[in-house]
Amino acid sequence: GFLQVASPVPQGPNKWHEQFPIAKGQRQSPIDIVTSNAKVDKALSDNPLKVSYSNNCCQSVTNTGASFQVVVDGAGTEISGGPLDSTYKLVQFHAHWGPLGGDEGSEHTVDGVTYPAELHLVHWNQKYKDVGEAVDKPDGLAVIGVFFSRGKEHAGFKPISDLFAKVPRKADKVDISFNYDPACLLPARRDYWTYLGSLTTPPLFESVTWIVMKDPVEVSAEQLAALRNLLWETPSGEGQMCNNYRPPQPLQGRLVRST
Ligand SMILES: NS(=O)(=O)c1ccc2c(c1)[C@H]1CCC[C@H]1[C@@H](c1ccccc1Cl)N2
Ligand SMILES: [Zn+2]
Repeated sequence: GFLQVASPVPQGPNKWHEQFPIAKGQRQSPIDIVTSNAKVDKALSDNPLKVSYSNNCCQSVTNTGASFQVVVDGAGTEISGGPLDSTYKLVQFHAHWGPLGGDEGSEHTVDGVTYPAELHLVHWNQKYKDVGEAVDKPDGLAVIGVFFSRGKEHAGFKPISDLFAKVPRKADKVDISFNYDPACLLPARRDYWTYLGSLTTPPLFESVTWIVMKDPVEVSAEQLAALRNLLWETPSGEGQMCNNYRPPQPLQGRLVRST
């Protein structure tokens, strides 16, 4: 057969299906949220999404080679209600973004509109023994997506965005020595869209209940630029980490519900 050349640089999203056939699955993420097709579901407001994070849960910031990742000690950081049938615990948060100064970079889009970045707060279902067991189960994960728009500085994001310069390379890690409550990254208005989807990077497991907040939070141009203090491998060597987002995938007839 053909010589299989091991590609040193990960293949882009349009090649993932070669190694991960589920990339062409029935509940892939992200999606374009067509607001006029979203169905208001009273049940979501009757049982409001409950977010209770503790303010000393964040342990460290790591450069994963694909994003920054704030690792969280899940103790006491739980969400429940809304579309969720059980309690889910926060395990980490990270983001996806575009090129410097551009307006693309979010993974979900709203009526075709992109945002410069999108934050993902990842939670796992407490019915499983750990995130490793939950990661490939249909109800295993719940990810809250928060759009970042360019505007005034986000005081709550600053302690995190200031750390990116300390973790320029893959596997670099810095401890978070201060108290930090990730709930400060959520918009004031808690309205959201929700649908059943997947991880947006390989292994693309179809295990995520997505909760995408309707309102973006504003961060400054400097805070968006700080994301590029993170470096990664490119075909021409080490470069600024950017465009680490998957484009929207086919809805495959799924229903998007709305508060
Ligand atoms: N952009 S996202 O939020 O949809 C997303 C995409 C990929 C992965 C994650 C989150 C996290 C969340 C749980 C598993 C973990 C990771 C993974 C998967 C399998 C095995 C180990 C690990 Cl670390 N992969
Ligand atoms: Zn993500």
